[in-house]
Amino acid sequence: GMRRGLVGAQARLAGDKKSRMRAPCTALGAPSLIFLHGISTISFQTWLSQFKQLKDYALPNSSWSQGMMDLYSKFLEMCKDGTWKRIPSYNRTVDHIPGKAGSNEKEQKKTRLFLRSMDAEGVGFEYAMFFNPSEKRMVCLFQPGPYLEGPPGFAHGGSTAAIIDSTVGSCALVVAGRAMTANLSINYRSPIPLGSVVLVDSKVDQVEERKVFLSCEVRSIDGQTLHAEATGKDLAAGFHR
Ligand SMILES: CCCCCCCC/C=C\CCCCCCCC(=O)SCCNC(=O)CCNC(=O)[C@H](O)C(C)(C)COP(=O)(O)OP(=O)(O)OC[C@H]1O[C@@H](n2cnc3c(N)ncnc32)[C@H](O)[C@@H]1OP(=O)(O)O
Repeated sequence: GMRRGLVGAQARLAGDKKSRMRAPCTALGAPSLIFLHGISTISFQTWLSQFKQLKDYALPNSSWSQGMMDLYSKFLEMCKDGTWKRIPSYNRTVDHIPGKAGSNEKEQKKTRLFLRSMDAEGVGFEYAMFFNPSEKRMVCLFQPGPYLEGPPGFAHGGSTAAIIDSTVGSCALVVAGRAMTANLSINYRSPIPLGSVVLVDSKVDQVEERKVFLSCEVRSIDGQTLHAEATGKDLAAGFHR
């Protein structure tokens, strides 16, 4: 576990300051490998605080309904043979970008991924994404909380747009490496009850040089209700960093 790993890291730090350090894999599911070069130039405290920030929010919490838990377990099961991959979710956007994870830049510390802006569990966006590489498909299990209200009892259209944008955007990101949403068109077909669980199902339809064309459907778990459908275009390498 984390405790034992940290003790080990501390011992290694004391013994051989120049050696590369392998970060422990926590129960929270932080990335299993973080290599820190020149460890002697940063304090152990700094390293520890960076590491602790990488909490994975795409893991079950007490606000998840039975329906959300069942669907999550089903996808986890489908991850076992490698068909699907679970996508971890952190509260800062940069932590999703390989090579930037755990960066401690001051201005970055003040920002948060929009969907992770609410601290209390269950009131905002509860979601977990899974990616299917062979189908170039990103699925998001989404449970909208009470603070996402639009019409009484139902999710705000902007919150639906946000979860669609993030799912489609993540799909394009994983497939193209870098991506920025250029265009997103949504048809709202049926209101999404707050507290219900829906499946946001997106896939890459076509790639033309820098342009990534995607489509997306938001459906109830039983598939019977189509809540929204969308098409979008992401531009690869339009992500200026
Ligand atoms: C690596 C692995 C990582 C794995 C991690 C997975 C987990 C990740 C989890 C969490 C991450 C967070 C995920 C959240 C995602 C959120 C997404 C967003 O919210 S994005 C913010 C909103 N979008 C903007 O703010 C864009 C603003 N617009 C722009 O910056 C530019 O317009 C941009 C970059 C989109 C395009 O600008 P140009 O200069 O690069 O390209 P030009 O020359 O204008 O156009 C190139 C071609 O594209 C067409 N095009 C451009 N814009 C278009 C549009 N809006 N609609 C249709 N076509 C368009 C043009 O007609 C042109 O086509 P012709 O080459 O002539 O055929």
